[in-house]
Amino acid sequence: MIGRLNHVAIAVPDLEAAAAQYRDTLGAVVRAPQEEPDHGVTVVFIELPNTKVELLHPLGDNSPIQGFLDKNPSGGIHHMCFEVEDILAARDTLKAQGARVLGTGEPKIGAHGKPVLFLHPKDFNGCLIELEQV
Ligand SMILES: C[C@@H](C(=O)O)C(=O)SCCNC(=O)CCNC(=O)[C@H](O)C(C)(C)COP(=O)(O)OP(=O)(O)OC[C@H]1O[C@@H](n2cnc3c(N)ncnc32)[C@H](O)[C@@H]1OP(=O)(O)O
Ligand SMILES: [Co+2]
Repeated sequence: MIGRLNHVAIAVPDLEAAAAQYRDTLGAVVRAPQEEPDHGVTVVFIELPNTKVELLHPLGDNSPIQGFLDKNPSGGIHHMCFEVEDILAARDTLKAQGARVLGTGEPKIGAHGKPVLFLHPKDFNGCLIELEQV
């Protein structure tokens, strides 16, 4: 069901500093910050040859990553995003196997303009999983 690794997301306390570190210290291609109010985050994508890193910082008062940053004040790996061909079929298969789909259960449009869903980290070995339909 899952295909390519679309991105690994890292929650960071200082988005500018983290972006500068990837650009200047690690020599990566770093995109401009993108506000995603529907997701409560600002993101910066780091383009690697085989995948992406998504730097995440809370946006607004009810960010879903605020609790994670409170527990991990210096930042940490927040989720992995796998590509799927049919997100509704993937969701229904996963739900039938007992996995918890977060939010309303309906896909939202993600940072790449494509439908995304999140699966509860406690159902996947402590790793929050994002699915993106490509
Ligand atoms: C723009 C888009 C895109 O790429 O297109 C994005 O990525 S948006 C990326 C941001 N959006 C999302 O993350 C949406 C889905 N996420 C959520 O709904 C939330 O973040 C939850 C995953 C439900 C966690 O929420 P919250 O931290 O408020 O809940 P909580 O404190 O009750 O946490 C329940 C337990 O899960 C753990 N926990 C929380 N976040 C975690 C994470 N990222 N990875 C692994 N474990 C995590 C907590 O430590 C706690 O464990 P213990 O009980 O053992 O202490
Ligand atoms: Co993501």
